[in-house]
Amino acid sequence: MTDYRKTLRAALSAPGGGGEASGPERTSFAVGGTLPSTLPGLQVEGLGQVGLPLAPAQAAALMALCERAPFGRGAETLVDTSRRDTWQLDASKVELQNPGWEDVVAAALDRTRAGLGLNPAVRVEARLHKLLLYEQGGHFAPHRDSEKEDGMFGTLVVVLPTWFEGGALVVRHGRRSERFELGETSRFQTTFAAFFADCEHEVEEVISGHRLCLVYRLVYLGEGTPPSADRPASGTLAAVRDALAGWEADPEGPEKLCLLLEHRYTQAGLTGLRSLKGTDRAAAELLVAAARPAGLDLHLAMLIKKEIGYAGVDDDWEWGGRTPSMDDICRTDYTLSGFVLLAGQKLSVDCKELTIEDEEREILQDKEYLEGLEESDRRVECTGNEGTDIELWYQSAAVVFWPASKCLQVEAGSNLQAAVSSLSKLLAKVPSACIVDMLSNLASLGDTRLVGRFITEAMPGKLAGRHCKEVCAVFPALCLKLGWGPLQQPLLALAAATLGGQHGLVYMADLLYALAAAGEGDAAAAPTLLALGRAAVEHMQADKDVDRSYLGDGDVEDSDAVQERAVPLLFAALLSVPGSEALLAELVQHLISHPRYTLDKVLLPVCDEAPQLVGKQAAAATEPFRRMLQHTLAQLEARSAAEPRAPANWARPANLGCDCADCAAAAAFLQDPSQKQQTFYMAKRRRSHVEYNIKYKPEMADVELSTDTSRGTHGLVLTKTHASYQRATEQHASDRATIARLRPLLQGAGEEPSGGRSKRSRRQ
Ligand SMILES: O=C(O)CCC(=O)C(=O)O
Ligand SMILES: [Fe+2]
Repeated sequence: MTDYRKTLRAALSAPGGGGEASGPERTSFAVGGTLPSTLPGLQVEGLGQVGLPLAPAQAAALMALCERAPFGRGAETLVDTSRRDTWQLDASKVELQNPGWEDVVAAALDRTRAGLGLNPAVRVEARLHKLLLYEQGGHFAPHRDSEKEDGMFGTLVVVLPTWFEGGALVVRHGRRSERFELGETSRFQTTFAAFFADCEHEVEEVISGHRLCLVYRLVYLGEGTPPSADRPASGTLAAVRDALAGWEADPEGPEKLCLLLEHRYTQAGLTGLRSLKGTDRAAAELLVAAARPAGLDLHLAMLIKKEIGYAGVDDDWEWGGRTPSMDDICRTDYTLSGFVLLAGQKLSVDCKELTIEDEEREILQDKEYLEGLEESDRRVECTGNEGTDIELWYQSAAVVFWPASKCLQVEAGSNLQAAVSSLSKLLAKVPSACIVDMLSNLASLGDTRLVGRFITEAMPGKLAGRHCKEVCAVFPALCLKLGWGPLQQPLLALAAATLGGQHGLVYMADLLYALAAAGEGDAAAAPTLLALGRAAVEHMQADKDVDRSYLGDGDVEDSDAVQERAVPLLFAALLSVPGSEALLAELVQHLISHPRYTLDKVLLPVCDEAPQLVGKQAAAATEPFRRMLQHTLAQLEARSAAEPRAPANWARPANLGCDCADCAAAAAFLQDPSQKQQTFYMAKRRRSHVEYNIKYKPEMADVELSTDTSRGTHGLVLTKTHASYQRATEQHASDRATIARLRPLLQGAGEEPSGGRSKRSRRQ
């Protein structure tokens, strides 16, 4: 056993028995209950023996010896009966003569130790401080006890048998409070309550009778800081945290750990921390406290131990009567179910059960403890000639926990389905490379349904809003390995989820292209590819295209880039799929009837790139591609019909869209057929104004702007050029060249198919 397990076991397990059969409820900041009915043998200086239960006459005599208990406020100590109405007697005036009383205090101390979750190894002592007497109306307002000596960490109140009503002690810690109705049994019983000094507490008004109690200081005799409500087990919290860290760092360590609870609980009764009793609660609270910084997922659960056995017909085992011997048991299973979250992250909805693979490592208690579990049910079935099946059930509530970092392993260890679900939650944060690994690993398991769920449920979350080329590239191999058919639905679900998002169309086009390349020549691939293609085309037809959905107004460049990239790839992919003509025809129709698919950015690239997979000849033999070519060629012809002509003079378009004097002067210059250059000297603000009205207008492309800084006042220099004519000439030449390149395709003179194929490498 590794050290961290030992530490955890010591810190979390209950301290040894102590003969408190029906122990009272205990918490980690306050504890209380009934004590053995031994009397203390109370002797008071000046009064002698005090009989218990206290008789009214003796109560009066005792009170006469007492002083009013003061109430501390800041550094002062004063009597203020509105805050504290109690009579007190110093310990020096009190003697407890019954030697057996020590055992009573020791019992109270044991239970205090357990209830407050103190480390059993640490010595604590109860030292008598005062005797208190409350008469009717007596009370003590909420306060905290001051440290009356070094090491004092709490208070133990022992209420002696004397009848009273009211006078409950209420102890609070944070938002929690515990109420001890010590009066209920006060006529004949001795009761106690103990709490940490840092807990606020009060004594409610005594309604009638006398409340007589001994107040003890609880003193810590160990080293270091004394325990407090916030450090329930004196150094144990730190030890638990260290142990948890050690466990998390141990690559060989178990994925989860279970602490079996001491008390018996039903599944329905296991509702949370408050449903736990005594030390169980202390242990769970300690873990919850440790969970916060450590990142621990913590649940309550029911552990079922199932022994499965078989007695053959030859064995003369009499079923139904005795418990089958261990010889009959051939398998023992441990499962956990009915999880109730205490801290950290919930198990995924699918994960209803976890299996304990190795109880010796995963359960903190030892083997004997497990063997000592009480049988909770049995199933014995005689299967006639074949013998007898035996199933014995044992159950125990448990705290199950694991470092948050191991959550996935825990779920995956027991239930792959569940792991997939919880993965989707995490996936958005995981680098793409991990997803690729994950997919490949799932694929190597050969579980197609699982891969399908991963793609359907987990991937969209990952892909939403971004395009991951690496992730895209993993699918072809997946389809080749697991078959196209089973992956069709998951891929369609992925398409539906991604198409709506940013770059969705680019992603789909890339995906389809990669898939088409892998499925080339495989008839089984066609239905999947066509279905995906249809999803993409319908998305375009529905005009939900990326540009409007995510780009701000006017940010057209980006949208073009998306189309430029996506459409040719989509086209190329579909072109290679047998039976895609109808779909392609729809795509072509869509492209040529929407002006936003421009000649240069979409139509031409489509014509150029579409034959990538099938080669130019094959492409040109496809009707939709021919139509695309024809349309594109027609547009090219129209654009290049007229030879560009050089401007006859220096007159240029001159609409600046402003009629201020400066713009008017600039316009006059622009219209002037004879003047090539002019400089306008004026203040910067005016120069900028004119500059702005020229610079961003496409029709002013033939005006160059510069600044003359050679004089005191700078000048805006406007120079007319032939830039647009030059550009038009270049465009014209390029259009003619393109026509010359594309036209032969229509006439059936494409290049070799292999030439087309070799281009594929460009995209991969
Ligand atoms: O009387 C009690 O139960 C508690 C008394 C108390 O809080 C004190 O003496 O500080
Ligand atoms: Fe107090």
